[in-house]
Amino acid sequence: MAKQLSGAGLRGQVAGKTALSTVGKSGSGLTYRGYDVKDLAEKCQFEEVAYLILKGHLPNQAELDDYKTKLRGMRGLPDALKNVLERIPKNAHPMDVLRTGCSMLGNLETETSFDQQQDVTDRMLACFPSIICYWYRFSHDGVRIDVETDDDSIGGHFLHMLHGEKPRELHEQVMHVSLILYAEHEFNASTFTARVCASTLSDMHSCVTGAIGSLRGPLHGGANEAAMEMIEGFTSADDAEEKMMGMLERKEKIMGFGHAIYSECDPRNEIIKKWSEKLAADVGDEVLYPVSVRCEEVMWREKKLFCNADFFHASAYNFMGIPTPLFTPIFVMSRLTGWAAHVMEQRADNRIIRPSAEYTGEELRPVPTISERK
Ligand SMILES: CC(=O)SCCNC(=O)CCNC(=O)[C@H](O)C(C)(C)COP(=O)(O)OP(=O)(O)OC[C@H]1O[C@@H](n2cnc3c(N)ncnc32)[C@H](O)[C@@H]1OP(=O)(O)O
Ligand SMILES: O=C([O-])CC(=O)C(=O)O
Repeated sequence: MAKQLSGAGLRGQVAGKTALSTVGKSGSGLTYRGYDVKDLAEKCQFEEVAYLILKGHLPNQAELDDYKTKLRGMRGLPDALKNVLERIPKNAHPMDVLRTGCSMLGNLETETSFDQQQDVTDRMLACFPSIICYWYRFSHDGVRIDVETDDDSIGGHFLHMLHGEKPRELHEQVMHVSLILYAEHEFNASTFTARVCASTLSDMHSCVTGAIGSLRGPLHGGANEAAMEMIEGFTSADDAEEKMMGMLERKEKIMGFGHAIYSECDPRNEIIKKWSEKLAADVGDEVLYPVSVRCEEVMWREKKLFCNADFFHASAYNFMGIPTPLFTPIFVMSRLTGWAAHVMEQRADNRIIRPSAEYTGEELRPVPTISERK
């Protein structure tokens, strides 16, 4: 059954063209440049998918090796950026830190011509994990970490800096899958933000900074953190069921469920759910995974609402020892590819995005002098 796509929130309205992805079309459910996300998550590393999204084709081995070498060489942070990060308080939200970090990078390494769009994007892809971890480890552990590691992948680089040791193969593999699943999703709110900004012919850092702000909210990327906060409050599957029934009765929104476009399932869910189950077995979890499964059952039984990409990401990240406030920044590390590719697509065939509003205010009236006003 197709979802009714009409009403507020521009739902169902075509706001532009894209060749980057299809969401919710019959069949696979989600494709990037024509490839099924399930196949990409099974057969590729994240860097291959980033290359696909940004440069238009899957890289051959030589292209992939060159791309990884390029990204590895761009992980360092300028001192002026480190200084800014060191001034941000420990209790700041890491999404706000990343927003500031991206904006500061735009001051230091400004995109002065659209010819630089691929290079400034690759630079952000390489150094966003450095920005997050440099601030996190400085503000929480008081250490100035070396961000120029020789890790093979972006996910491995992130986990290495966060935990201070090389990640296990299983964890690096899960990061590849997670970053692939989060990479691109057509005209979602944060991508549309980036495209609106791009349509004014603004620079890449401004587009991405705005997109980070849109992704932060709990109705979008912030849902993975909100889902974690909810499930860690449940002591068992039965406890989860009882408390969720109460939340539904009070008509509370349950984060990590539902979707603006998909009607019956989010194809990313079954993939990340399997990895969460594997990680649960790996750490000997007997609470969080069964709790998550029960939440899924209750929501489907009671409301026909299904888990979106965010829900099982919560337990999966938790099993890898990632602190909850860093969940949405990981989403940024990945979605940056989709945002930037959409900015490039917008620039290639641009008209300023400027919709109309239906006016619901006062009729035309005279301005009273100040003494006439009550
Ligand atoms: C990676 C991502 O960004 S995926 C999305 C992440 N966001 C979340 O998980 C937040 C929770 N989910 C939601 O708020 C919504 O489902 C959204 C924002 C994702 C989509 O919003 P919409 O397209 O407006 O939802 P939709 O039209 O399907 O809602 C239908 C009804 O189901 C309800 N509903 C939808 N999702 C939920 C939910 N998670 N919990 C409880 N009720 C819900 C709505 O309140 C609405 O009821 P109403 O008509 O009585 O108001
Ligand atoms: O498409 C959307 O509205 C939200 C989403 O799932 C995403 O951005 O990955």
